[in-house]
Amino acid sequence: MNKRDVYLSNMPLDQAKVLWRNALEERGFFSDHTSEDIAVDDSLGKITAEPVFARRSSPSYNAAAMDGIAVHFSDLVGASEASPIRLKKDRFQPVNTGNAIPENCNAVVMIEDVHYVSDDEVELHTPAPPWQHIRTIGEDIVATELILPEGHVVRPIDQGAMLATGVTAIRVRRNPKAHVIPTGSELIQPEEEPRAGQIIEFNSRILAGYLREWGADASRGLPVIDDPDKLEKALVEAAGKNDLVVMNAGASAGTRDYSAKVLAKVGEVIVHGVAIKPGKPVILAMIGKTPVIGLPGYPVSALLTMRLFVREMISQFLGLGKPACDHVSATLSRPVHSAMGVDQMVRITLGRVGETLMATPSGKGAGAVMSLVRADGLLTIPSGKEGIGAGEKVKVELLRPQAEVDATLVTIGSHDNILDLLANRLHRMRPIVRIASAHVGSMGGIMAIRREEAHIAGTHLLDEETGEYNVAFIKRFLGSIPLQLINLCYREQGFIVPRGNPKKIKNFRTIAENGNTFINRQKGAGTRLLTDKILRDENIKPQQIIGYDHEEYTHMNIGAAVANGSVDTGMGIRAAANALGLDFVPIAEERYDLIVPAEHLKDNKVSSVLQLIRTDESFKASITALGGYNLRDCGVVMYEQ
Ligand SMILES: Nc1nc2c(c(=O)[nH]1)N[C@H]1C(S)=C(S)[C@@H](COP(=O)(O)OP(=O)(O)OC[C@H]3O[C@@H](n4cnc5c(N)ncnc54)[C@H](O)[C@@H]3O)O[C@H]1N2
Ligand code: MOO
Repeated sequence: MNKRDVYLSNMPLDQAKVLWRNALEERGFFSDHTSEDIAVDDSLGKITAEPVFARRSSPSYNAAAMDGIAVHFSDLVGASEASPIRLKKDRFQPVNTGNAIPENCNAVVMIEDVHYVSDDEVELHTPAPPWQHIRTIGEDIVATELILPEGHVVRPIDQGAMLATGVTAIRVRRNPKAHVIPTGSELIQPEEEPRAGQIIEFNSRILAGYLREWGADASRGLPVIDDPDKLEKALVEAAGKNDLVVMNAGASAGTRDYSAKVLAKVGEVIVHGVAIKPGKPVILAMIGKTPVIGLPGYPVSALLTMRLFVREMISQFLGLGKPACDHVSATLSRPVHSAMGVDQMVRITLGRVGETLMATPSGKGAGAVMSLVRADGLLTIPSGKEGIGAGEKVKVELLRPQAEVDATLVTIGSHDNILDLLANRLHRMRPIVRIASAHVGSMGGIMAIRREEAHIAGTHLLDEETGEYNVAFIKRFLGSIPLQLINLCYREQGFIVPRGNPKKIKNFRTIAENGNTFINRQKGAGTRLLTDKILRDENIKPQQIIGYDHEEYTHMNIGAAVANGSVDTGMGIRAAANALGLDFVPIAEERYDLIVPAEHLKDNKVSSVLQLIRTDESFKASITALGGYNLRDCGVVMYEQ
């Protein structure tokens, strides 16, 4: 096979959808499927293929609805406190709830209203209307009545209704059988230890999971290596046994990307390459009557593309029409750019701060699984637009329930490992509440408070003139906003170094002199300010530090760069070094505070956080265990305006 003549088109999404739909219709994908008979006991979540009618009435006999006595209503006409009526044994019969009503009775009097004069005689003080406290035949369902229409998703209550009327088996639509084939010679199983160039195979799990959620009976195959013959064999076999096949990776134009070629050999490629981002290299193909979707390898691309092309296929196979999705209107917090001519799907986190629902892009990389773990929704920028500006209203497709979105506490600013612990504790304390945090550095947090985008901002900015933390910056940038500055912790800042400090890093002077490689924090980060202050104090120029311009956004990312050996050191907090099993050379203690606008102090999510940091001793113990923290002022208001 010629290696590099893969042709990738750039077909507009609408056109690709039409071609795909036509191909599916031509091959009877939506109409040829069979149904199956199953026990009602096994029918939960299945879709009825035919209407279900009651076999028997329910109740099937006239039944007492209360404990008491069965009577004939005409015997009690005129009964009152003043002129009670007495009935002898032959005119009443004791009944319990559910008992059949005896012949010639037509009302029940509750036991509470029955006065026994003797074992054989009762006295009654009120009349009984006909059929009082009797569940008559068919009160609930009459035989032959429609219980469920065709195309109905069976719920537990529906199962009860069917069984109540003697229906024990029903005909349901068969779920489509879907098979996921992960491909790539670099793939290993999650239990294995990856070497450089090896990748843990997790996409098939994501894909099969969502296929099941959407209504397919999904199975997964073992990874197939990049060998056209092996791919061909796996594809043909899967296509023969399933209603649809999802193949993952090898979709684009690399030297070992064989998917499209193999599909063209054993079937027909309908579309290869769609003007969408992510997901451009997607392949829509047929092997005989079986649709095969070749998804790009990157997990985010794979899932979002599958949502776009496969979700609706399954829903329509099951006769359910287009899948329902909820949208909200939100305000975009920062501009998003998009290429003209491309439909772009943007992952969004949502947060209700005050009255406004803010939408913030949650990350970009097609390999960044966490960006989708964090995402609350998706924003599609249509192909005719070059982007959307900050402050514009956008329509966001929800990926989680709106109640959860509304209960999200938004923290933006400097990252500290305590925030992760806090998020976990808060969620445990109040399961509906989540913390969404964006780590954009201290200045980023201050600006987010100014733009009313965050409930809380974590900050540690040292003012060189006063030597005090945070207050000068608040006065300068947030002067007009009533707020409290609440201390979270003091923490040790220093050099994060590999175990044993092999390069004997002591201070910036030795780093400069020994030519050690350094990784910096981004401008506006409190740690960056501290770095720059120390360099000035020690009269060292940035150019003397190798890697000064190489920036990362969190302490943990600095730690990760040291841990994987790409740099000798970087500045960060001790907790980050500890978390990654690295060593630490302390150089300063700094104050880390939370800025909380006065209007959010009343918000119960915020007050839960304050209650946690002020009163929960076990929470404080878990912080101390991280190392490098001092909680002497934790929860104390350091400044107020
Ligand atoms: N010259 C071009 N290069 C690329 C193009 C292009 O149009 N021209 N498209 C880019 C785009 S967009 C994407 S998306 C990727 C998709 O490439 P492939 O579908 O060929 O995927 P692979 O290269 O085989 O894999 C990429 C990447 O995905 C991860 N992966 C794959 N399978 C799994 C799995 N089962 N579990 C977890 N992760 C998986 C892995 O990180 C791979 O490295 O191509 C661009 N290149
Ligand atoms: O557009 Mo590719 O599908 O993710 O990066």
